[in-house]
Amino acid sequence: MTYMAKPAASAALPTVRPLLAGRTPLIAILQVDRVEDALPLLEALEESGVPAIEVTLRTPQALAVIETMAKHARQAVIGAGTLTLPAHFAQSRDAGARFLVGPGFSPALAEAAYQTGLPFIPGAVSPSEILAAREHGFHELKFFPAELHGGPAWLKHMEPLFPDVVFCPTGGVTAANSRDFLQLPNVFAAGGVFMAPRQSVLDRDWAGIRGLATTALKLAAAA
Ligand SMILES: O=C(O)C(=O)C[C@H](O)[C@H](O)COP(=O)(O)O
Repeated sequence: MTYMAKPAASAALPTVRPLLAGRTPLIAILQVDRVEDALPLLEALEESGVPAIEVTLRTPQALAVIETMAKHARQAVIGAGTLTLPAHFAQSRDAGARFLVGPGFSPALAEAAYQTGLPFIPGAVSPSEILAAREHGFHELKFFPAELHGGPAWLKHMEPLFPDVVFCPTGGVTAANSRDFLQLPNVFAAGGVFMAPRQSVLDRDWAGIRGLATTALKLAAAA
């Protein structure tokens, strides 16, 4: 039988769950346009108790932002998001990211992920996509955009079919609905821009971001 699968020689990659252990598992997803915002933003999110920060590779400054945050983070784990090209993997690792996230899955991305040795969460929104990712050794998947693809109801349908797969929904997750996701047994984390919206970062509204993140974590912890 010759199907493309996890290269036999590769050891299983580490997973993201241990990085979140004991914390309320919300991931702040960021789009940062200025490197000089990295430190005050990190400080606001860490003070709020955010356990993980995903800096999306959507701005030219993203890798420099990851580098700055990764050097200074004390309580939050810094990862990279929007990985859609194999080259993004080594770039993110070299910048100091400790976990990697992508909106989708492909065998080429899987191979690049194995070469970094870092946890990678690829995206899936259908049983076939879950199968493809799982066949390559990925059991922590991103469910994106969660709101558009059925939200908690979709996750409930997947659970009996894939008891060995857990999800991080993003895309339409908010402070108000995060607990609907986090209560599900096949959800290990939830993420979104709601704790640090791009405009708040552009406005350097660190107090506002601190407030949003603190409230979000409080609501999520009630899950
Ligand atoms: O960049 C990626 O790889 C993504 O998949 C995008 C993020 O997960 C969403 O931007 C989060 O969704 P919102 O919080 O509704 O904006």
